[in-house]
Amino acid sequence: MLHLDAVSKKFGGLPALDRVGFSVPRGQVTALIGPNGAGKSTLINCVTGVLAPTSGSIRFADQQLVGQPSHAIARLGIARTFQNLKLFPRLSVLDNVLTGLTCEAGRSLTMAMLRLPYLRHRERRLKLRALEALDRFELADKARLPVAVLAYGDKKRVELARACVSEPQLVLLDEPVAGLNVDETAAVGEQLKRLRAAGQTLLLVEHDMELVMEIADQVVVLDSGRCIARGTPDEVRSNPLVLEAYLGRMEATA
Ligand SMILES: Nc1ncnc2c1ncn2[C@@H]1O[C@H](COP(=O)(O)OP(=O)(O)OP(=O)(O)O)[C@@H](O)[C@H]1O
Repeated sequence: MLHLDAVSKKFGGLPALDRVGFSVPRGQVTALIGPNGAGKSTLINCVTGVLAPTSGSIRFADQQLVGQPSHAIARLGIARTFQNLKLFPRLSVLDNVLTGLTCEAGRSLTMAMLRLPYLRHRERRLKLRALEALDRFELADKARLPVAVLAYGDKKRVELARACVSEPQLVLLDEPVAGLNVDETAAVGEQLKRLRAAGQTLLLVEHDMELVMEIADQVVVLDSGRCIARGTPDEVRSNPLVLEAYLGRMEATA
């Protein structure tokens, strides 16, 4: 579904990604792991058009993504969540999730303010879809609350609901359980398992190895911008290069 070929990104001459290549198969969970600074966020930003790769190719459903702006890439059916939440704190949970449908709404939300009957009908349909998404992510009872008053774990689930509301073909998750306590991690983990069971294609960046090993079909390991291993969770777990990348980093910071 998503194919990366020799993707490189340099910042001021220093390589953050160095000829990275792998594929994300449809209907599977691909986890992208690696020590801090390995290049995971840079890669997600290259896929979503936030950053332009220095060289290489990123194809999605036969379309070249390199050179396309973020909004065009989103319209192709790629949604994402952010490592540091990007929600609108003063807006309600429902309105935040509705922003995940702006591609489809086009100008209709503005036009709906003019109260044209068929546009009002369309606005109601979009709201219904947002409410359904909130229900799936067990947030329906919080629909009217401003996001600012929610616990951090609930905010993370609002981001998930917003990313999934448009039923995208591919969802990129940037550290969905970072900063969560054990119960919140379990709740988000449960949601991710449900998405997987429903056949949602996911590219998951995550440091929580227990979660990664539990839900990933394929694990891709980056270290210093290079792809050092790829395989099933079991294959990657016992790969000496991966152990060295993680242990080396732990020794260096000890
Ligand atoms: N905008 C930028 N300008 C300069 N260097 C950057 C920029 N963004 C990232 N880098 C550098 O690129 C490298 C990869 O960073 P990146 O944030 O992609 O790693 P990461 O694997 O996501 O790390 P973490 O797990 O800590 O989030 C790092 O050396 C980082 O300092």
